[in-house]
Amino acid sequence: MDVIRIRGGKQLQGKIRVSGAKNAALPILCATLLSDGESILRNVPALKDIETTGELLRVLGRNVMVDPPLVRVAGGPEANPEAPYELVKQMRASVLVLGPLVARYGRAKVSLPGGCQIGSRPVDQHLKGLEALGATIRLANGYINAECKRLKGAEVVFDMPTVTGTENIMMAAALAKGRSTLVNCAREPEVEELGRVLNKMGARVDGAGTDVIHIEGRDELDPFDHAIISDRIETGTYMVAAAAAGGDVLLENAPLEDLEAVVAKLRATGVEVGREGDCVRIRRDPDRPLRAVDVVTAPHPGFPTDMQAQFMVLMCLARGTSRIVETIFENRFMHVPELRRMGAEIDTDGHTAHVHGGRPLSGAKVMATDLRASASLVIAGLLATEGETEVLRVYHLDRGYEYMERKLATLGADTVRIKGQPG
Ligand SMILES: CC(=O)N[C@H]1[C@@H](OP(=O)(O)OP(=O)(O)OC[C@H]2O[C@@H](n3ccc(=O)[nH]c3=O)[C@H](O)[C@@H]2O)O[C@H](CO)[C@@H](O)[C@@H]1O
Ligand SMILES: C=C(OP(=O)(O)O)C(=O)O
Repeated sequence: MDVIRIRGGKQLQGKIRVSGAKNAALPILCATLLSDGESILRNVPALKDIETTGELLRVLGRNVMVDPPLVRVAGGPEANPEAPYELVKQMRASVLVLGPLVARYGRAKVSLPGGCQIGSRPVDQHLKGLEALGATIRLANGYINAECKRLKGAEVVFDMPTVTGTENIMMAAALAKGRSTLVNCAREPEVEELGRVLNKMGARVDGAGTDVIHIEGRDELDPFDHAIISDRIETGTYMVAAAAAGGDVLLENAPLEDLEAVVAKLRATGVEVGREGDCVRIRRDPDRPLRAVDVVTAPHPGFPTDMQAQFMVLMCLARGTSRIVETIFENRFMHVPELRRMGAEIDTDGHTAHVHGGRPLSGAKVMATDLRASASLVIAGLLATEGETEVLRVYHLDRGYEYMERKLATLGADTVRIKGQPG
């Protein structure tokens, strides 16, 4: 297993380019199942989750060429509509093949994704939505079995805004007969992006990115050629890294408009965030102390849960106590014990963490536990003023960050990957 070693205490300077968005690319890859012919995805990041999805699409009978930033997926009317446990367990987002498979092939057998490190992560809303469109759902032996000759447009009211739930039902409704109305939808930019792709495929999707989406289904959909939007969570992660290490960083292709809640919190702590040409510029004078601010995670456009761990590290630097409340996932504080090992003073009580900032962090060996927690540990390593940090189990990081140690090194950080270490 690879390890990332960080020698902290260096300010960050320079420019890096933000990659394509993982959480936009994954549903769009699954949307290729909705048509025959060859679809082309551009600006796809080189990530483990993209490889896993490519492998899954191959198992389902597609021809897949993954050569980031380009991915090609081709297929015809035949498929093997079974997504096995071995692949689904590697990546929860695999459940996004469920809607397309049942809509296109009338049948799907998809392993239940189960929980993961950050929470139980149920899929009841996905199943409820498919049932509303006319599918029969049976759970047996750890698999979801879904069947329906032809889905029919319907109204689906989600109990809560769910990102992949909304995406699964949008894809299913795009091939259903008639009109669907989805209510209480997730409003994340990645949902809006999927709407754009379904429209390119010939469906009529209206309102993606708002809480009510109307979809006029079609008998057949066309393949597409599409460049994926930039990754807002990668952007936010590098913003926090620049703020934590101090310095002056330009991020090319950064989707600032999708990050308002994060930018507002960064500014409230005293970090400068602004536009400079087609880049976003983040500046912080490391001699000026940061202010402690409180954060409550919420569905978009609220503060993203996927930025909570990284922001918590920044609050370790701030003067005073910051209160961080995680409202989306029940176990998303796994980075806290690791940060404590580096000298952070953080108490947790259920869904709330209190970060008592201002204590220096020191380097340590720490364990990556999930994707965003891994990024937070790398950032903690950047600001540790003494000793070196080794982040173990970086396969979590590789699921969602393209060449993170290289991008940080471009900015002057002392970050290297050491291959094949005992994990
Ligand atoms: C691949 C992808 O895009 N992943 C993102 C997606 O995950 P994901 O789509 O899995 O997360 P959801 O938006 O579905 O989860 C939101 C909340 O709804 C609950 N829920 C969800 C579905 C359901 O059927 N029943 C139910 O109770 C969940 O437990 C959670 O509390 O959105 C999350 C929340 O923004 C992000 O952290 C993930 O990075
Ligand atoms: C939690 C994440 O991904 P997933 O939903 O695939 O677990 C994430 O992107 O932060």
